[in-house]
Amino acid sequence: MSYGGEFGPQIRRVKLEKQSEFRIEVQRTRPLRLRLLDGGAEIFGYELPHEVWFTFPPRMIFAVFTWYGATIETDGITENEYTSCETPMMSYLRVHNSLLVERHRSTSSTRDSVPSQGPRVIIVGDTDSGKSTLAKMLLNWAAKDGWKPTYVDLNIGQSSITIPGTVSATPIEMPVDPVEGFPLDKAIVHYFGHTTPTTNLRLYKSLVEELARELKQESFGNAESRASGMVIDTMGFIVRQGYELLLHAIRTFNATVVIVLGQEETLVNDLKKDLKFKKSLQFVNLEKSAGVFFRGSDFRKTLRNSNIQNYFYGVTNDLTVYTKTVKFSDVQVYQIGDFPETSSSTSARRRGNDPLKITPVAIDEHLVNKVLAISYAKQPDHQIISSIVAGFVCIKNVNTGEERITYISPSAAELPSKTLILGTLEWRVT
Ligand SMILES: Nc1ncnc2c1ncn2[C@@H]1O[C@H](COP(=O)(O)OP(=O)(O)OP(=O)(O)O)[C@@H](O)[C@H]1O
Repeated sequence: MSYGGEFGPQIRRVKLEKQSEFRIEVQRTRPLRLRLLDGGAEIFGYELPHEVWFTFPPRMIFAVFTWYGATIETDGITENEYTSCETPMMSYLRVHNSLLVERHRSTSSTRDSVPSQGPRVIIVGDTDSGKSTLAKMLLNWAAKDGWKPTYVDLNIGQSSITIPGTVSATPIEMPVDPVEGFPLDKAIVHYFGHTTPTTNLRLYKSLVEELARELKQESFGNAESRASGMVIDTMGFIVRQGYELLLHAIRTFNATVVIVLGQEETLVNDLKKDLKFKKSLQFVNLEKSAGVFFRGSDFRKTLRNSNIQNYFYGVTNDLTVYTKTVKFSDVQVYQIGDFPETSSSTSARRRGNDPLKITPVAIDEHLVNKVLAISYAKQPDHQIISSIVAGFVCIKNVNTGEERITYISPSAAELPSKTLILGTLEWRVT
């Protein structure tokens, strides 16, 4: 483990009263170890096993919650920590229980031997209202009860499944490890390529529609996943175009429950008004936890960078990253729509204003540090938007003289496809 040697003899015991939580911000540069000694405790719905050390990487912010009391041990110095007995966990658990009822109902109400669909929950609210955290809890609790719900991540700014700028989904077959995060092996990932939807609203909506279509198709053949339903995480952009995108997501996924986090009266009223014809749609307004950490724009940028770093190097720095070289002729780079960074490239002049127009991009130095997605599209011109991506590479060097591109990849294998997608997402090794 690459964190070896960074721990001191700073082992402390923390006793937690029932229904309280220990909120921790890990130091900016050093990890923290933690384990459960006695009682029962969970991290965002993931039940901690006894006496097993977990190593939380720098900057991670989380809470250890106990329903009936627990003793935990920490090893390391935290940036910030405190215990609180005031949590909205009971109200969150009530929502979970009502979702369980719906899941059971959907398995018993079979039509032509096909179970009806389980609850499709969408969580909306301001930035830092705890949406992703609540999604994790609902998914972990469901998985613990034997269900296999699908997690849908529409938050391109602070993505949870994979790197920022993606619209993705993954089945949750077991509670999600609080350090490693969501598994990627079964994820369906589309690359938007930007961290704000306004860069290309049409494309963002198209990718959301694609994802919804794919999940619908998959769920036909999978009764378990169909009955378990889905939990959809959204962006904290809840006004103007952000609000329109929420309506779009609710309609596209045909959500059955909208959870509004925080005291968002205007948002609730507006959604109820605009969705009044969806008679079966339930609204649940939940309190935001005081433990949710406020993340300013600089911190968000840092988190985005470490999210990309985690993709290449692993959350605990345990992956090998491969530096590889290909000839210009071995790849074809495309972009979807237009965006400022590439407007000087030769291909940009031919593009016009169609936000879904797919254009080949000239390979030159402007690609250095760009994160490109590897698309499975067989015919890029037609399929790039509807195709999922295999993964990502980051361009490190473009040698125009020798016509060679050097990139890093988490895989030693050759690129699974020649088709790469460019957005505005960049990453520099820090
Ligand atoms: N009860 C808690 N105690 C400590 N930290 C918490 C708690 N709840 C959430 N957090 C932390 O607060 C941060 C923000 O929470 P979260 O990501 O769930 O918010 P969000 O509404 O999804 O954010 P955004 O939409 O802005 O991306 C995260 O780092 C999360 O781990």
